[in-house]
Amino acid sequence: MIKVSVVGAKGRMGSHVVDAVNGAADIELALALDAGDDLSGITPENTDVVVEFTVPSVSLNNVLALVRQGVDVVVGTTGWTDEKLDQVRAALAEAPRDNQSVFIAPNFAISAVLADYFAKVAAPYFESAEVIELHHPNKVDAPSGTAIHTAHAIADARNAAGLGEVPDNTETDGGSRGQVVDGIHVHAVRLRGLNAHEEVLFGNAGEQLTIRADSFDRISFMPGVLLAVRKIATGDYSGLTVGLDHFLDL
Ligand SMILES: NC(=O)C1=CN([C@@H]2O[C@H](COP(=O)(O)OP(=O)(O)OC[C@H]3O[C@@H](n4cnc5c(N)ncnc54)[C@H](O)[C@@H]3O)[C@@H](O)[C@H]2O)C=CC1
Ligand SMILES: O=C(O)C1=N[C@H](C(=O)O)C[C@H](O)C1
Repeated sequence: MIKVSVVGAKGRMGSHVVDAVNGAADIELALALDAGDDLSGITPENTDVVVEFTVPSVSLNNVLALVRQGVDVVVGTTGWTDEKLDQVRAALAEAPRDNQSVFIAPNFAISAVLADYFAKVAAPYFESAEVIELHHPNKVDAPSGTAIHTAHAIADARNAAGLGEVPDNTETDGGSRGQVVDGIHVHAVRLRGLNAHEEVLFGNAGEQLTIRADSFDRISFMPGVLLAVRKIATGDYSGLTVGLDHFLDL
């Protein structure tokens, strides 16, 4: 049995993770903690893998503390920057156990991971590319972690193919052109009734390709979370790994 503790267990995602863990035959719930609880009770004796879904402002400190406590961590919380990832790598280099792991996924839904992958494949073939993410209005961060990840992936693929900047003759912009992430314009919509959605638009003269992923329910993230828990529990992924695509043979 894989022993899993959930941090952020009372949240929208954390509560689904608790249910998913309770429903998995090979995984058992150790601790379910939320804001105000003491994370120091999570130890290698009671926990193999921690699943962390909290808020961007606290996630880094939680992950650093858990690494120091000797446990592996699967993280779904957004807000990761290169600087924060470097801090995680540094903590792992000093970790108390050999081969400790942290796994971070901007998105655990198969539709979103594949949309990201297809966008990377398409990116070198189009002059224009923009990302639109659409979410429920309770989301605290914009743009979404997934949209930032997609924009970086598109930019990397464009750079590798020798493409220049996307064409854009805008002279006045009060914010309507979105946030520019690595040269790619990213737009965020917040609308009651939505859950988590992303559209990647590609354009050439006379043609357009749209790649769209829709997550209508948070249960869509659970197979990816459990896959990550099982993979990390093997001990084969020491260090920091970012992105569920690493586990999907893409
Ligand atoms: N990677 C993925 O596939 C997905 C990622 N997310 C991300 O997961 C994060 C959480 O999203 P939601 O569950 O919708 O948010 P939420 O606000 O419903 O839940 C966050 C939970 O964290 C708790 N929390 C706050 N500070 C804490 C602390 N210091 N220690 C422990 N718990 C603490 C809160 O009390 C709350 O219960 C967000 O960053 C969101 O963007 C959301 C959906 C899918
Ligand atoms: O807050 C959410 O809901 C989601 N957050 C993640 C993100 O910011 O990309 C993943 C998914 O889009 C749902």
